[in-house]
Amino acid sequence: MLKVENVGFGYTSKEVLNNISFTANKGNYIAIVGESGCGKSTLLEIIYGLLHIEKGSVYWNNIKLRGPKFQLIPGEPFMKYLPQDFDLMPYITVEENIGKHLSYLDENRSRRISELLEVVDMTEFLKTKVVNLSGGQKQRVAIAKVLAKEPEVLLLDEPFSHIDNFRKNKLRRSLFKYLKSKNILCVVATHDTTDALSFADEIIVLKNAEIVAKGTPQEIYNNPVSGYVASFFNEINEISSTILNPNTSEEILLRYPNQIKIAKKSEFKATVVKSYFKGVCYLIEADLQGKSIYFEHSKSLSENEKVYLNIK
Ligand SMILES: Nc1ncnc2c1ncn2[C@@H]1O[C@H](COP(=O)(O)OP(=O)(O)OP(=O)(O)O)[C@@H](O)[C@H]1O
Repeated sequence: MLKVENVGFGYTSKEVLNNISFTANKGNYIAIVGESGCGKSTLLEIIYGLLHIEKGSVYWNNIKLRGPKFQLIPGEPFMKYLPQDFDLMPYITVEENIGKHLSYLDENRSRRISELLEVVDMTEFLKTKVVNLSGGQKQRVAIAKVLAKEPEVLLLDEPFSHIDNFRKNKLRRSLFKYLKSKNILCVVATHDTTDALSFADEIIVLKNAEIVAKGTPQEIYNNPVSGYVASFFNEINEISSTILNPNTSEEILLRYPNQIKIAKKSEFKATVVKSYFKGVCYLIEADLQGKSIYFEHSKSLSENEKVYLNIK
């Protein structure tokens, strides 16, 4: 089990992470999400042992990890970390980049390289020099590389950021299936909703150096603790409860666009501002009592059209 306990860190006197605690079991996939600059990469680097921490501790199977000051080569040997810049050698082939992490005496060496290239769908590039690959292809090789010497813990920083949408879903399914089959614990820093919602066992949301939400994708999505958390998944409406009932004390209600429907008649008359095509539906932006409100509808609506909304 990985245990991160009360970790605090700052590059300068300003804290980038404060009192971060969570645990994760073997085979789990933890998605770390949050706005840019909230400390996701820093947290991965601390877990891997690249950054020294004065506050808090990281444990693996109840053994405290000692951090970079006590390691000849920073980074725990049973972990692998894939940073955003891939860390590949450009002038050697894909095969050599992955093979560098496998023993030349290993009789399964070639088979292992082929297996990994299949996971990331890069089989045909075995003999290609990395310098001649596109950004997305390099990223796929980098994923294969960190899996070469099978880690117990895999730390991935935006692993699909350069991968095109045509391939991303297939690659994600293939990689996460592979990690589960090998019982590898994976912690992923991501901006991608699908990475977190559809694949993670647990989502951790960071804001202003702290964990502001932690739970299964269903828990976090269905009961977001704030507009910030909900806005990771979708457009979110923050509606004052006094609009629904003027006699209540004000609290902010969070409603996803699919929770607001057009009604035949209601006390909420809105004016359509714009319709955005989303594939399965349209996202409609409308004006309700001087504020923007977003809801989903099966058809496009014209600008200035009046609609009644059911937002209860
Ligand atoms: N080496 C460094 N020295 C000083 N400050 C740093 C350093 N690396 C990161 N920071 C700062 O620490 C904060 C957290 O950075 P970090 O890279 O962990 O954020 P992030 O959530 O991963 O961002 P992104 O989503 O944009 O990758 C940012 O304010 C960043 O400017």
